[in-house]
Amino acid sequence: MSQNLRVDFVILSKLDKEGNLNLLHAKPLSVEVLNQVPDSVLVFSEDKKTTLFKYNISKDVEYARLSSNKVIINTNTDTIGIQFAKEAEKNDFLAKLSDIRNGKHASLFDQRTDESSAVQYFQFYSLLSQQQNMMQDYVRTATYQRAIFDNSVDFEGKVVMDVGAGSGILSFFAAQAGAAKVYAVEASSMAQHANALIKSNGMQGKIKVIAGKIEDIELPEKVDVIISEPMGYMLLNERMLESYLHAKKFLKPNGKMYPTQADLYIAPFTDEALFMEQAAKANFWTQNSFYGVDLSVLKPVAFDEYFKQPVVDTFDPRIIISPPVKHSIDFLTASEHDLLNIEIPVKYDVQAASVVHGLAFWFDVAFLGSSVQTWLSTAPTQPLTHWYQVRCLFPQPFLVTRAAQLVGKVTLKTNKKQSYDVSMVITVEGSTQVFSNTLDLKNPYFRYNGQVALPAGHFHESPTEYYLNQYANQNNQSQDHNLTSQLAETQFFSGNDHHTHKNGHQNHAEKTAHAAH
Ligand SMILES: C[S@@+](CC[C@H](N)C(=O)[O-])C[C@H]1O[C@@H](n2cnc3c(N)ncnc32)[C@H](O)[C@@H]1O
Repeated sequence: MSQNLRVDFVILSKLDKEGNLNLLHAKPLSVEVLNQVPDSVLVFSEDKKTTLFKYNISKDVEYARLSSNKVIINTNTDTIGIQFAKEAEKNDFLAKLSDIRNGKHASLFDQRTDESSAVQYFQFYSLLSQQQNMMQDYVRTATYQRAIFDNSVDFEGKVVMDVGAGSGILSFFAAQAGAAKVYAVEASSMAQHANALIKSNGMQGKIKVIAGKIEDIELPEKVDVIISEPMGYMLLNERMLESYLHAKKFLKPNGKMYPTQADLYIAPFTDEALFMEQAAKANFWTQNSFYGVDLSVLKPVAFDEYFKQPVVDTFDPRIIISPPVKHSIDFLTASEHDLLNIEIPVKYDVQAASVVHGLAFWFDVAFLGSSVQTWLSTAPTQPLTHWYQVRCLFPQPFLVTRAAQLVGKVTLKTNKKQSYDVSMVITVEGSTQVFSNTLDLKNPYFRYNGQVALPAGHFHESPTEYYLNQYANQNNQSQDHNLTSQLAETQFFSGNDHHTHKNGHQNHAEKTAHAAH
């Protein structure tokens, strides 16, 4: 059993004759903790509100580098001792202690992340197979390369930083575009593989790998451009956008960010089949004689559990019943703080009578270069990417008439699992009923099976097409009835100038990192 040993505050530390470091603390340790060796030592500030640092003693945590150390707990004297296997480890620990005395706190990343989440997250990204999955997303990788190459003027002779470099692929693009120097910052042990690639490609003079978290590392100079691919499911999952924004502390004034902006789109959808599928799973718990056991007391819990899961897959755009609301994040001006609790007011004019089953989410990012603006889109009308789209169901679907107005709010609140709690609240104008749900983005349901489900029911007139026709008329645009091309042309779903790569998605494997931890 994992157990944290809480050291309320350190009042003194000293090395004893055997070389143990003793932390003397003010309060006796509780007996239940003392009976076992802890996995970590938490040191709190004197007001006990902040964790100053957490020291890992887990055998499996590679980067804790404490695998062979022994913790000695002495109940009589209320002390714990940590015996270090290596001199370097002892010095590392002492350095951290001295940081505490000098008032330095745990890094921003560590403060906002549960350690178990971080360990799993970086282990995931240390696998070549996962880097490959992203690299093989042709829409993603080719759009990044094009955005960089088409704006080589922003890279030629410049100092660039790649935040979360992974295999280093974006660093190579920057170097290919003429960058003078690229700092490839990577926190997982993929950093060593990136280094091998850089050396074997003769790029060691240009690209320098810096192993560590962007929140913890130092750079020898400021940079002209920051490049990164920090987007997770629903744009925000993984909370890596915060690390991307954090990196701006290394950016020169008027420096460039690639990508420069993100647009999150949110639209109501109808999909009876999806709703029924989730409800049917929960219905397992309605049985009153499952091998003679009545399960039904757990039905409401099961229902809640299934409907808390955002659904990751793709869908026919005709299930969207109203134009999406857009929430933009300008990476040049936004701060990490802006992403902690995002409140998005929503308002929709329903295009045709339908049952609303939930809200669908997708995003675009823009590379606003000096020469060309390039967009990478994950809209349902665009070639599929490994981000798919994400849908959040209401446990209680509701009927709306044509021209009804939906109003409400979507709130995205960070949690320490490198993810978000997604809450949605909607009312139909003129009624008092409130439809709501809160979902756990950390635990999505991967539903994608290689096919695009057609909308259930029979549309005599596509609600979306109806809207588009109106829109096209207004804008004097083509009356092409090909919905997909019309959506793209009218920019109903996305920003501007989309990539034009066709059918580039080669690997639909799940981006499980973002769900798995
Ligand atoms: C989505 S992958 C992108 C990898 C690569 N840039 C690419 O485009 O193929 C994100 C990478 O960022 C790394 N990463 C995430 N948070 C980080 C942080 N705070 N500091 C440094 N690296 C981080 C992950 O380990 C992972 O390799």
